[in-house]
Amino acid sequence: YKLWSGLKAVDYTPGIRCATGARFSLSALFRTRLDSTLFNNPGSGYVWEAQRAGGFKGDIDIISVVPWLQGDVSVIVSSLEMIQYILRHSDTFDKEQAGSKLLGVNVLTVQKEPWKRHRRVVNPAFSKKLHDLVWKQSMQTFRDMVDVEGWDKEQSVTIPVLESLTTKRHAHLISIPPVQDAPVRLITPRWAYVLPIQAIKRVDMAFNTVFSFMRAQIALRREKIASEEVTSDDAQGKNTIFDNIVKANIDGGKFAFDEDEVIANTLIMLLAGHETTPRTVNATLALLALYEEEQEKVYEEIRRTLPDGRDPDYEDFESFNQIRKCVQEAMRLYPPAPMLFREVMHDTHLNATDKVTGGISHSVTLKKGTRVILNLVDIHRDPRHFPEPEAFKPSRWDDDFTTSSDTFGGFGHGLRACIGRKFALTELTCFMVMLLRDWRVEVDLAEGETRKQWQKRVMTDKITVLHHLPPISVRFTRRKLM
Ligand code: HEM
Repeated sequence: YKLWSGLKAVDYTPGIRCATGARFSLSALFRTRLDSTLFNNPGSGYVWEAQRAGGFKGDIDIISVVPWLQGDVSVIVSSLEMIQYILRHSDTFDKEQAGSKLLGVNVLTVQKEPWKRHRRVVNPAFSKKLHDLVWKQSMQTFRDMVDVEGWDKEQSVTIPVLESLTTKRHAHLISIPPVQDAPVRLITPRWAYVLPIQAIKRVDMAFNTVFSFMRAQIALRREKIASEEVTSDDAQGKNTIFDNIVKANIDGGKFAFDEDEVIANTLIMLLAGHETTPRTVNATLALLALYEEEQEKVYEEIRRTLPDGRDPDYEDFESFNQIRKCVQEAMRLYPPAPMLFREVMHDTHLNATDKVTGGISHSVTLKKGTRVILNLVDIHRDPRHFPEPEAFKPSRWDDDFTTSSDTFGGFGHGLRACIGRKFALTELTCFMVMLLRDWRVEVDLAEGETRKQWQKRVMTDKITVLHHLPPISVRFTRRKLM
């Protein structure tokens, strides 16, 4: 019956029939299988696997995933036209209801009307003052990194796992330890916390500790705001985001946050860029190491903007177009958030597009509750929009390198687009300028390995359930003083 009603819910759209749904929590544990039938499920690395296997089979840009045992029915959508339509119609395609399971209700996951309240509270914090601070803080963390790693005495440093460096750097910037436990928390049903399983108990304890810590921080902040005491962090604007959120708890009224909402929103601000920003740095640096001529263009831009070799200021941000084009192109090829998730709020029709022409093929009826997975990997490699899609070509953004460009989905689109886009770009730009001004990034080949093999090893193989690139090994070689 489950299979039959599932097929009906997606209008018998062809696709995968499997035991557990694409978004069923425990499915995330299973390895992605392209030949997924019966006992396998598409897993959360599916869009990458499918892309590497030459894209989704079939003539249209939508496939269905219908489980016969457990989990929800979903469709995976892979055309720009459909994705734009879905993101524009947020009343029909809203955020998934299950999205708040990890941290509680917050601006990233909340649905419908309450979202306006959350966004209204958080929005003002993302001001010029904050971005100026992000720039300064990024510069300081870069200097600390050089210090701690002892690079100032080196002519050349080899980094076997780039991610370990960039994640540490970002964690330092936003002042939290890496939260590796999030995936376990996400996939563990509440009832499982009573089981005598050490790993689950440890994760529960870690999260409870974080929540208690947050409650204490909120109480402290409330007192400081009430007594109008100004700390040196306040003077520098370091509490901008946190203050906005805590004030919404104190002020009461129509836009008030309760304590759980304060915690959830503060944590989401800490976590939203925690994986995505370092992954963007990694992909960009790996591609610049491979495409040396593109790296030289970046270096030329830095030299032009900072002819005397001075440190860059936030005011220089707009001058680093070449860097931002490279970042955008790296995010096109390796979107850190490769899938966006929506839920159908009431029965609706969606025009399925033809894979080759992009024209409307036919209308599909989707039932309320169907999950919709927006596949950014495929739309970012669609030759209709990106000729030679596999090539790293920052120049394709020459006329349109705003990350809100129509064809670029890396930061989402429409009302629910990323609130931290400028924050992330500020941090990324500052880090890249500081690094590439003084150092050339090169591929670090294993013995007997060619550049092509390196590219295959670190940029395409072993892309796993968490959408990581495999360990990227690079070398930084000091440039001559400018
Ligand atoms: C390179 C880094 C980043 C990438 C690739 C990224 C990507 C995205 C994407 C794709 C969305 C839209 C999700 C959807 O439509 O379902 C989003 C939303 C969001 N992002 Fe980011 N993000 C990044 C950095 C950040 C940072 C640094 C912050 C906070 C400081 C942040 C906070 C948020 C929030 C709060 C939302 C939800 C906005 C809403 O629904 O109103 N992001 N992000």
